[in-house]
Amino acid sequence: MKIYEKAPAKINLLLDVMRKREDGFHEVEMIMTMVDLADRLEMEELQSDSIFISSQAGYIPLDEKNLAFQAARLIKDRYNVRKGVYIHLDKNIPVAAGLAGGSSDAAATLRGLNRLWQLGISEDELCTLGAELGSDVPFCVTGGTAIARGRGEKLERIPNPPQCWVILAKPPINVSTADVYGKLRASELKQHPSTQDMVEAISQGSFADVCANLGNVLETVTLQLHPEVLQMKDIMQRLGADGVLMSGSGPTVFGLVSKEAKVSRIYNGLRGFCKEVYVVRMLT
Ligand SMILES: C[C@](O)(CO)[C@H](O)COP(=O)(O)OP(=O)(O)OC[C@H]1O[C@@H](n2ccc(N)nc2=O)[C@H](O)[C@@H]1O
Ligand SMILES: Nc1ncnc2c1ncn2[C@@H]1O[C@H](COP(=O)(O)OP(=O)(O)OP(=O)(O)O)[C@@H](O)[C@H]1O
Repeated sequence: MKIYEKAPAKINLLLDVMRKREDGFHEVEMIMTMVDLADRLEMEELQSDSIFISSQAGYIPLDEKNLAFQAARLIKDRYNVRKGVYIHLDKNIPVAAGLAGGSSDAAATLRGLNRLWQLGISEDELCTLGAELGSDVPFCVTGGTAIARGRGEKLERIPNPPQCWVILAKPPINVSTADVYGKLRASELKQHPSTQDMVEAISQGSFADVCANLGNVLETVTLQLHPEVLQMKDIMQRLGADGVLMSGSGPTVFGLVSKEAKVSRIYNGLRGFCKEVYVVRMLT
């Protein structure tokens, strides 16, 4: 039997960091939403007690380092499943981009195996399992739009933002999330984005106020480390995007655009500077 799952990419409309915790992670407050750029997973049960991963993308690990592998092993161990699984990953989300591609694959694997093996695991329990795999995985399990607190595992669902075009531009660099958090001095941050104002803007359906309240404190680190990201933000702004921000720890920069007529001009302008440019929509 085959099971199919989509693994959408996420963007952070707001990312604030309060402090470094004793466990080495950071206390965060983020607003995340999904876009319609997704990996596609195909899962097939194996009679043997093994996990096999394949992908057309040559640049991700296919062994126990793969987050989909880790998700399969976790659910098998925790629910005593002796059967095995073959997972094919059709990768569309750029890797180490700030779009939670690996995290979303892990979340899709948890959802898919719950269905394949009819385990009857609740969404809350899937999120709890996901938190053992990574801080973005719980949000990727539920999708939608949410405020994420704690390490990123405490979720509060909120309405979706007003529909718009999202242009993603990934400069040709890989950014390590651990490296960016490691260089952040949360106590020295001079500015914090306002979660309350962003939630208000989303609840009111005000596209202009959503753009005005975009903010990501990890930019203070990544833009210093990788000037290409700052340059990509400048280009996106100069080409006329209504709102521009770096997603996650970067390097992907996203632009929010309300009018379709502007989209192709911005896309074509960005293509002159960047190979990996995607025009997508918010997932509602
Ligand atoms: C940057 C974001 O992607 C924004 O959505 C997330 O905050 C990070 O999510 P993630 O990549 O799933 O993070 P994890 O894989 O759990 O952690 C990677 C590394 O990032 C750092 N990390 C992550 C989350 C967090 N709240 N504080 C941290 O300091 C830790 O050094 C950790 O070892
Ligand atoms: N299924 C997977 N897809 C992509 N990367 C994976 C996968 N499994 C493991 N990885 C590894 O995880 C790292 C990046 O994962 P991912 O693509 O989620 O980063 P990201 O998009 O920056 O995530 P975040 O938004 O959380 O920073 C890379 O080192 C990659 O080799």
